[in-house]
Amino acid sequence: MALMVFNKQSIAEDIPTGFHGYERDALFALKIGFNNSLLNRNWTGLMCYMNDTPYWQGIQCLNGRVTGILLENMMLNGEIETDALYNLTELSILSFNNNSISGNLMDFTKNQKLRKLDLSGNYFHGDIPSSLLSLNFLESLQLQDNNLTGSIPGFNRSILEEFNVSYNNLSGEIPETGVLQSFSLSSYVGNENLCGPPITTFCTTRNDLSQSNNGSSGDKTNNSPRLAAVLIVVNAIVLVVILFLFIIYCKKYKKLEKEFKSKNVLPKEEEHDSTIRNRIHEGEKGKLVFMEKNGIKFELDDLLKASAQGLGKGTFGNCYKAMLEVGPIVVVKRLRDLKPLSSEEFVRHVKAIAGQEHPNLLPLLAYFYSKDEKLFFYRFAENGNVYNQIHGGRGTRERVPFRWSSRLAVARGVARALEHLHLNTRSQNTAPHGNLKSSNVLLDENEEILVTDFGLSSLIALPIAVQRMISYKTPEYQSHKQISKKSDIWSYGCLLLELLTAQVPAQSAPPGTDGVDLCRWVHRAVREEWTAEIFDPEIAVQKGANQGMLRLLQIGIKCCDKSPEKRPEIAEVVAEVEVINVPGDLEDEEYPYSWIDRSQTDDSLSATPLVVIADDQRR
Ligand SMILES: Nc1ncnc2c1ncn2[C@@H]1O[C@H](COP(=O)(O)OP(=O)(O)OP(=O)(O)O)[C@@H](O)[C@H]1O
Repeated sequence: MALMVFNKQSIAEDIPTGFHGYERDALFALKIGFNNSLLNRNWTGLMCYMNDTPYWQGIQCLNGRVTGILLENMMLNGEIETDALYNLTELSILSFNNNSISGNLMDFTKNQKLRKLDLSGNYFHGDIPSSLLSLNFLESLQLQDNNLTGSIPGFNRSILEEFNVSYNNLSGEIPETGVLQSFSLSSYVGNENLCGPPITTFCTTRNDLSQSNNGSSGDKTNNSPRLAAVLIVVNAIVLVVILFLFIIYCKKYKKLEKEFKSKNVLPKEEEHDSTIRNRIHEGEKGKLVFMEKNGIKFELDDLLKASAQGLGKGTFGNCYKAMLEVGPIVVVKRLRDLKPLSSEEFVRHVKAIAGQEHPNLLPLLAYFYSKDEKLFFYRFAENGNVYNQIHGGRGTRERVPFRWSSRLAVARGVARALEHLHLNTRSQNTAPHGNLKSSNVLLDENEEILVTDFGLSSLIALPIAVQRMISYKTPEYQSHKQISKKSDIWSYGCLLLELLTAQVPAQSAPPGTDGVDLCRWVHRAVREEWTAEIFDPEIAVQKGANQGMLRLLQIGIKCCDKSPEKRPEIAEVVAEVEVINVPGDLEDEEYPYSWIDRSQTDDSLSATPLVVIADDQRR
């Protein structure tokens, strides 16, 4: 096969057999489109060679061919050409989950081996391509949280086990194929104009049609002149209504156009332009309120002009990093799916959140309130979140080990922050944080621990909170719909287990990622006495850390006890975490290897941890 691009600097003089240059060209084209600093640095040299472990971030290979592309949570921007995947004919897994990619979806005609496709949490628009219908092996299709339009194609292969198109702008009737009907409501919610089972919105046109057809066939002989007259009158009324609506629409459109012009707001099609102005709905004049104590101020207009970079779609809305021309970098969090609160109620809740002040809580700098848009503003945490520190770049040369001392600092900082929240929340029937997970624990430029997103459950509509927030995933909520401070303790326990094992807990796994029931897994490990095997090799090799790791594990296990009454109070947790020491010489101990490919060592473990570990034990 033809070798189209050949980088002489990075590849040996003779072209290795099994090297497919046209596949590398396809990845290079993606790299150029994304212009992402990590990929620019990392996607060089040989990508897949025979069965060697690939060095390219997020690329999986088999027999020298590209079989997987997993680029998740990387803030990737830009559009992808529709024919971008034509040359990747061995591709079996593709995930761009949780980035900011826009444009139409790709053509998958040539990717006949595709089994898992996850493009959720982006800004893709246009139709769901019919090329997906030709994929005989497609098991999982995740397209939720995009801006897709048009109807759902008639997927009918029973091999399709996972399917999600929720939170798009899809319309029309859900095709009545067995497989599409077998998915639950949650696969389709958030598409206003979608209708028919399994969702509860009726497809009125279809029903009406069938009713009128039934009527006309039943009375055909006796009532046809009367029916014809009725139909003429109905048609006339419908026409008048349509005309009336059209006039209203034209008037409204003119008004909006005028508003847009007067405010110099770009029209919606320009959404790819990355300024805050184009990322938010500036429909109506709103109120920008600063929290005085933080001493940071900027004008709304400066903020709207600031360039915006998507940080990701979270439970409550999108997050953007806004670079103001003058002043600090701020993070703008768009809130969506809120409770129907009056402006006074909203402000009261926001003040309660802003009133929580602690060195380990990320302070709310300001908020914006208008009818259509509610925004929160925070300081940008330079060193990102703990989720990325634990899991980011595993299996690549870019991976910077997340050392024991840093993990212990996270455990301490979060415990202190939770203690503050718990002491300052009177109600017994709420979880003061409510959504504690590693992506909500941030590290600033000095590696200080900052917990964010606390208290938002007071603003979010209950059905959404139940679906997405961690405090609703506890055993007691699943069985008795019970929420309390102990819900936070359970989440904290899961966070500790994630820090120790580097496994993603199922309840906080980003969409499209498989998580593990960590509490159950760790309990079993202890019961069956293979505890030592569960620690992340990255810290397990830091020998002086073992005692501290075991103590933290015990605290984690107590915190995620099934029964909330048996979990400790936060003050007890703080006291226990505080006494764990980091031996002085630990930091200087030589790290035996610079990167560990966990996907090679225990990938299967994360998929079915109980079985794999139990099997290991038997050997
Ligand atoms: N102030 C901040 N500084 C740096 N990164 C941030 C900041 N706030 C949020 N992020 C990061 O931006 C991304 C999106 O955040 P967001 O809070 O919207 O979603 P999330 O944390 O993944 O989920 P959730 O909405 O459930 O909290 C996450 O990776 C988060 O860690």
